[in-house]
Amino acid sequence: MFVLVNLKTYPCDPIEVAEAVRDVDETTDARLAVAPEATHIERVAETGAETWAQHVDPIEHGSNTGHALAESVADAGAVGTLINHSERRLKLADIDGAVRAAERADLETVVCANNPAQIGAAAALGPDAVAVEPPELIGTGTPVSQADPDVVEDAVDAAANVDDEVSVLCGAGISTGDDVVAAGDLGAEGVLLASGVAKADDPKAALEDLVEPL
Ligand SMILES: O=C(CO)COP(=O)(O)O
Repeated sequence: MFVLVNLKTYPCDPIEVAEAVRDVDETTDARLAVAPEATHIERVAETGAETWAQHVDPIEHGSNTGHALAESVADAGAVGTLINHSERRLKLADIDGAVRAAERADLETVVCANNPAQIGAAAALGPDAVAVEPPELIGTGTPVSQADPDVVEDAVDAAANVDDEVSVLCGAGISTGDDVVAAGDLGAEGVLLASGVAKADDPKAALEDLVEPL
C-alpha cells in the first residue's frame, strides 16, 4: 500500500513529519511519502523522505507569475505531485496540462477527484494514479472506507474500465491502520491522508499505527 501524507497548510513541523515518514518507511513493506507546502519541498526532501508536491500548474518556463512549475518542483526534490486536489481544483484542460507538465519533469502523478464519474475522466488523462476523496468527508475523521465503501469500489471499477494501468488511492478521514486495511480490501492500492498525521500530537506514532497491520 502507498501511504501519501498531505500536509496541506497545517501548522505542523514539516521536517518532524518528514523524518517520521522516512523512519517509519524503513520498518514496513508499505511505501510512505509526504507532500509539504511548496516552500518546504527542498528541506523536506533533504531529510530523505519521499517528497511530493501538492500541486503543479499546466505551464512551461516563461511569463507565469505566481505559478508552480513542474521542473522547479522536481529540482527542489519532489518525485511526484498531486493534481486537482479538492482544495486546489482545476478545469479539465488544466488537469490535462498539469499531468503533461509533470510527465515532462519526470514527476509521478496522482489526480484527485470527488467521485467515481470524475475518477473515470481523470484516468482517461493517463496519470500514474487517481485518488477518490469525497469532499464532505475530508477532515472529519470518518473514513471513506467505512462511511462510503461503494464510492471506493466504484472508483476502482471506473478507473479499471478506462485504463487498468492507473492505480487508485482513496482518501478522506483515514487515520488508522484499520482504515488503510479497509481501503485495500475495497481495491485501493493506497491512501491519501492529512489531518490524521498532520494534526497528531505524535506524527510518528500516528504513522506507525497506520502501517502496523500492513
Ligand atoms: O484531503 C485529504 C488528503 O489529501 C484528506 O484529508 P483528511 O485525511 O484530513 O481527511
